[in-house]
Amino acid sequence: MTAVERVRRLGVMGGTFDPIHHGHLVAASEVQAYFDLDEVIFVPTGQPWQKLDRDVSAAEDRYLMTVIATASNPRFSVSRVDIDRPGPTYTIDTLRDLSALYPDAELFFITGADALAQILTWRDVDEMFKLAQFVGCTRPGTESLELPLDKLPMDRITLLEVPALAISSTQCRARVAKGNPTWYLVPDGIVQYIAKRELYINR
Ligand SMILES: Nc1ncnc2c1ncn2[C@@H]1O[C@H](COP(=O)(O)OP(=O)(O)OP(=O)(O)O)[C@@H](O)[C@H]1O
Ligand SMILES: O=C(O)c1ccc[n+]([C@@H]2O[C@H](COP(=O)([O-])O)[C@@H](O)[C@H]2O)c1
Repeated sequence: MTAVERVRRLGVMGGTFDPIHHGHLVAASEVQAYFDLDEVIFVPTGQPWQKLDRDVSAAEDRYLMTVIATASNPRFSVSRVDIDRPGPTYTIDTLRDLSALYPDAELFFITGADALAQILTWRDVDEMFKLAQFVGCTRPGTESLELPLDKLPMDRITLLEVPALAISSTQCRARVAKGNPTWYLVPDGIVQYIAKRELYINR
């Protein structure tokens, strides 16, 4: 490595992305700019074990929507590591896989504040914080969320205020089911993909 080269910095944006929406994309873009990340890798979940009570769309549909939504941004890419791994999806496995693929990179795992507030329920939390820094983005409705600050390694966590977009995948699915538009909540290609694949009609 020459003197001017620096360690590659990779953002990792995990999510069920059912569907991906502009809240996800703005959060990833803000974290990319704030930490000057070389790339943000979107990682759609395979089987999100904390959402097993829900009817989650097929992984390939969620993967393709993530590809469509991120294709125009040269700093965004999509990984299949979680959807190709059998069994429930744990972030510790995501981070182990990406660390093996990019051994010299510094990883920044991007979450919404709601997900961060639940992080102590995730598998192997201590090792997770060794493999990546965590970035918790504000999200409308999460202002009063209390993080278990005394139990979290705050030197490995950054809380970042991002432009507030009150969008959720739940709301997008409900709008499609009711026949309401999702234009401008999700990228145009996602509106079209949902219609083409007839997703969320009975949700
Ligand atoms: N509007 C938003 N602003 C900031 N972060 C968000 C927003 N929506 C989702 N996130 C974050 O993106 C990650 C992936 O979210 P996920 O795919 O579960 O979307 P969601 O909108 O929360 O879905 P659902 O409504 O189905 O639970 C999570 O860390 C979540 O906190
Ligand atoms: O590792 C865990 O135990 C764990 C538990 C819940 C959520 N996660 C991860 O958090 C990210 C957002 O999840 P979700 O379900 O809100 O879309 C996604 O990458 C999940 O794999 C991870």
